[in-house]
Parts: sequence; structure tokens; C-alpha cells
Amino acid sequence: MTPSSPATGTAASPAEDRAPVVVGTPGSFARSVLDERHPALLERVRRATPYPPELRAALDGLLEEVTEGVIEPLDGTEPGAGPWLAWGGGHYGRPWSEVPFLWAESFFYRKLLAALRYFRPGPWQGVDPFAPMKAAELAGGGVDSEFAALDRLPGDPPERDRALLHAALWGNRADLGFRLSAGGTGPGERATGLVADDSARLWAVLEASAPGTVCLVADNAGPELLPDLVLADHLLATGRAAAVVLHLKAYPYYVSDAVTADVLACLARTAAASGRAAETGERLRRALADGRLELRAHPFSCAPFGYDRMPGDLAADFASATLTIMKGDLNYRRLVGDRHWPAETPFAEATAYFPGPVAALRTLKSDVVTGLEAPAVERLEASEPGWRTSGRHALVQVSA
Ligand SMILES: O=P(O)(O)OC[C@@]1(O)O[C@H](CO)[C@@H](O)[C@@H]1O
Repeated sequence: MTPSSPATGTAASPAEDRAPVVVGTPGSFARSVLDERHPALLERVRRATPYPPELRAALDGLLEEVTEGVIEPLDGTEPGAGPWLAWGGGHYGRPWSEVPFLWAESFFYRKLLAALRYFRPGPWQGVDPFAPMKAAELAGGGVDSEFAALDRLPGDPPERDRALLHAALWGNRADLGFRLSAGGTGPGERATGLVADDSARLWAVLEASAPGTVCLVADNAGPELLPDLVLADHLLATGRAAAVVLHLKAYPYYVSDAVTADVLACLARTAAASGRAAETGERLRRALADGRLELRAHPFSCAPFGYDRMPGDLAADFASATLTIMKGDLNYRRLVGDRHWPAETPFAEATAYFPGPVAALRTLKSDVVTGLEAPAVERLEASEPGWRTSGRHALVQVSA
């Protein structure tokens, strides 16, 4: 994969003065992820699978590096090490907290897979270290409740649209990374109302032209991916889309991000269900088999950059879509840029480079946000200091 330009994250950019790139400043949310979530994740991975001694030793080495060391490049013999050398330019040899947060997180996940020999031929090749956690989530009772809720969907079409859009939106709270910090209980009680709501615009964009292709850029597996798949089925069934292209991650990433195996696991879960869940699953299987639901796992999906650096073939994909729907917090960070934007910065301005109409469905789990009204920001700042990262708030934003 070759992003349109190599990025070190240190080059000056016009946005830099107004919106500095997020790094792990002491006391920041980003720093807590680097100092707390990443070590906790290494421990969780180690407990989840009985890795042999050499893999456990590699995990120990990574733990030492992220807690006490500086960023070391991938071993030169690691498959795919080349691009990371180019992308890492000025970052190697520096503390993890001093480089762009998005780069540091992405590289952490890549190093974790290197430690576990995910890309090397041999018995551990292709073994998803997060699979045990994803499987437990998918088997959980929460999924049964979601399936039961499908049987109680409102009959009124606009109400049904809203219910399915909101299921996909709030499904983004199902992020396993969230459980790894601050007591590990997951996001707090969800807030009523959205901090920004362009839902009407989203449906209007889909209805403004003949049914075309919708790109749905997935985020987490299991309890988030299921309502995303249900939304994809709804877009196809209601003629809002002639085809849906579901963009997945190219390899395990940010703990619970969805890869192809996770889509198949969701379909297997629906096959074991009854009622609407089973019917939806059956339609999705047919859509996959006849090409109306297509899976893509572009290498850029795990690159440590924003979408403003996406390569031409991916941009062409999004350009040809009636609408691209970006799910989740990380995709939002990559869409608008992982920067400390003033929250009132118009969403359309931050996404002006995007090659087609784009929507974000996201719960707020990081410092980055755009497109809010000033009074709403003042209210949130005054009443709820952790509103940007608590996962209690959500938004639907559209730029078309
Ligand atoms: O993309 P998702 O699943 O909604 O969120 C991923 C996430 O939890 O990971 C980062 C911390 O690791 C946060 O910035 C972000 O909230």
C-alpha cells in the first residue's frame, strides 16, 4: 500500500496552528490509552490464549518497550516492514507519547501482531489474538436482546429507519478497547439526544438519486457489526442502495475491529437465531452470494493516517458511492483528522477533501470533534467534563 504521500506527522500543515495533532500529552486521554490501555491489552491477550514461550517473551518485550522504552522499528525480516520504515520516519527512537497518537496506536497494534507471528508462515499465522474476546461478546446475551428487538421494530417506515440507524449508531458503544481502562466497565449510561443530528440529510442523500452503491466503513465486530449488517440489509431492502460495499480491516486492529471472519461469525449467529434476525441473516447471505453485499479489506484500513492521505483506488471507491457511511470513533478521527479542532469547526470543512458524500455515525470516545453548535459545547463543558471521551454521547453528521 502506498499512501498518496509519506507522512511523518511532523510536517507543517495549514491546519496545524488551528488544530494541533493529538499526541500523548501528560494528563490527556491519549496518554491514558498509551499508559493504561495498551499494557492492559497485552495482559488480556496473554491471558486469553496459551501462547508458547517465545511468543510470550515477545509480548513481554513489547510491554517493556511501551512502558519504559522508545519506539523501535519492526524487525527487518517482518513481512510488510518496509512501508512502516518509510511511514515512521522521525518517530523511531522517540517515546510513544511524543508522536502522533493515531500513528502510535496503529503501530502498537502492528507490533502486537508481529510479536504473535500473525504475518509469518507457521502455526500462528493468521490467528486473531482478539478472537476469544470477540467470540465472548458475540455469544453474550446482549446480542439475543438485540435480535428480540428486531421482532418489535416499528411498522411506520420513518420510525423503522430511525430505529435501525440508531441501532447502528449506538452499537458503536460496543468497543472492547473501552473495557480496558478506568475500571473496565465500558461506557457510561447513554445520553438522550445526539450532539449533532443530520439523520434527515442522510436519508435525503440516499433518496436523491437512483439506487447506487453505499460504502459502509465498518468499525467493531459482534454487537456493533450486527446492527451495521442489519442497516446494510435495510438499505438494500428499501431500495436506498442497489449494492453495499462493506469495508473491513485488513488485519486485527484496535482490539475489536471487524475483519472478514467477524462478518461470517455474525452470519452464523443469525443462522442460529429465529424470527427477523434469522430472516435478515438469510437475506444477507444471499446478498453476499450474489454480489449486492461486497466485502473489501483495503490495506489502508490499518494505516496510521487520516483518510486525507488515502490512495487513489480507495478514493475512487468512495467517489463512486452515493454515500459513504463511516462508523465509529477511530474512523471519525481518521475522517476529520486526529486533531484538537475547535468543536465548532464545520464538519464539511474538516471533510472537504473527501471525494464524495460522507456521513459519520459515531459515539464520542476521544478528544476529536467537529460540527457542534457553540451553545451545546458550552453546556457540555460546564456540565460534564468527560463528555468527549465517555462514550455517552453520539452524533450523525453528513457532508454532501
Ligand atoms: O473506533 P471505535 O471502536 O469507536 O473507538 C476506538 C477507540 O476506543 O480507540 C481509541 C483508544 O484506543 C479511542 O480514540 C477510540 O475511542
